[in-house]
Amino acid sequence: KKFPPGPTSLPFIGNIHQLIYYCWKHKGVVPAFDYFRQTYGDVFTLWLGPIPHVSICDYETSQEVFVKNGNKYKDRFLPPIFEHVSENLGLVSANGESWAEMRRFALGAFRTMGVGRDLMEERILAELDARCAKIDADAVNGKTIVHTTEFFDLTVGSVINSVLIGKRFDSHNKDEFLKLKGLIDSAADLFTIFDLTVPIWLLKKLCPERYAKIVESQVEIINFVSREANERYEKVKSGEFTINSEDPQDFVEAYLAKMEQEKEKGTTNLYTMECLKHVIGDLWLAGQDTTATTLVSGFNQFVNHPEVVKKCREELMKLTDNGSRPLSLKDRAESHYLNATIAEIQRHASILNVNFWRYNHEATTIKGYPVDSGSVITAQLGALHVNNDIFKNAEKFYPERFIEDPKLLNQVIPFGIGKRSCVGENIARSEIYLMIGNLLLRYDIKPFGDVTSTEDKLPYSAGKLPDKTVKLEFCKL
Ligand code: HEM
Repeated sequence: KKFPPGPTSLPFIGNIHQLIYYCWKHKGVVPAFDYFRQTYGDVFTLWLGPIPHVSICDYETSQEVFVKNGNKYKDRFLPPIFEHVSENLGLVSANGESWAEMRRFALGAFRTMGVGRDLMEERILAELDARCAKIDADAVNGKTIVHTTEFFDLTVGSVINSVLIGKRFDSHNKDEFLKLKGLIDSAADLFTIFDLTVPIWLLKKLCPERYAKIVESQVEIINFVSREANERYEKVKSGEFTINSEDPQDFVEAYLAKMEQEKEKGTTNLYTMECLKHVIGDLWLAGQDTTATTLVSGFNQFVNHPEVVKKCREELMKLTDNGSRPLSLKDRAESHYLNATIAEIQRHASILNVNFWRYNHEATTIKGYPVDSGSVITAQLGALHVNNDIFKNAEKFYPERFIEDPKLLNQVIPFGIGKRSCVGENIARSEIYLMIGNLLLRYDIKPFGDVTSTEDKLPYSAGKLPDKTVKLEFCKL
């Protein structure tokens, strides 16, 4: 079998032992991948047991493979348990026609609902105003102690919920959000690497209770997130709710309109309530924690880098006439330093230590190396973002790197690249820009208690975790 270079592998276990050793030696998955990159080049192979796993750690090759030849790498390689629960429905854990149709639909629905434009901006700013009103109401001598994870979890959760089902979370229904967040967190705690790799028949046979618990927790989350969609569907059927297909107010309305159209045309049977449940579940799960985590990481960086906050604020004050109006998405073209700061936040936050895998169905060549079919392949985003050949002194938090070389901005790809890149990129970019910019215009941010760490708290896992215990002092400007 022909693959790009990598460490010599052993029968059955492949390179798993070296992966564990270098993770231990370099104190994390991303530094271990970075070590393999430095030793074997930007494209290298690790055998995970019988599966050859090709990692790409530079932007040019990722672009060549996943964008120019994107059609070859559309299929996601999924852990068996995900495939089993999703039944190939939804966005994250689906492949083929159903995935392609739902992805096209989701992107179109977001566009119709004004994502990236004024309508989305209004939604985000209204949410931020409501949250800031609470901060201001709680202030003592102009200062409020804010637990940033709770703040951003709820703010982002509220925006995504309002986009999907038209309902934000406030003091009346905050418990619903907490219940959902609790379900998601405890489901995530349940998973081990064993559950993610073992075939379903074996999991059922060896640990039937564990299997039942995992499936139950996933189904409970999807049912909880989608229960309002079902209620709406019932109201449509009973005539209590009329769908506005020209100007849908939320994702569910857009979907139900599409369902009706498809039914009338008799063209596809892909638009079902079961599929909607999975699509909403995926959008919720993929959209809430990712964005909130990025914002928490950003504010952890801010309290360690007051000089960056100062420069951002100077730029924001100029752009908004001394803060006399909120920062708008229209300001993006002029807010060079804030844009650079956000790129640096996302490069450091780079929320996936190990990116999702794609199937390589046919033999091909990548960066001059032959690659046989049957491998899994990925743009290894975490390792790409710490690649010192691209980002000099990569460990340093230094937004100026993007001012000195604006082309570097293109090389930060926290949302992935190609046909399976993030569906919510525009929503997330709008949220991050408006929330960071407008909070810096409204408040001076100071540390409260211990010095805030910017380290990854789970360096050996697939996802990054910033210090989520941080409390900060928000002082009204
Ligand atoms: C800062 C925030 C976010 C980050 C860093 C992020 C990152 C990512 C990444 C790296 C992927 C996988 C790309 C790949 O397989 O190569 C992904 C996929 C996905 N994201 Fe996001 N995401 C964010 C926010 C969101 C939001 C707000 C939504 C929904 C509204 C969302 C929905 C999705 C979905 C549905 C997929 C699967 C797409 C597919 O398989 O076709 N994400 N995201």
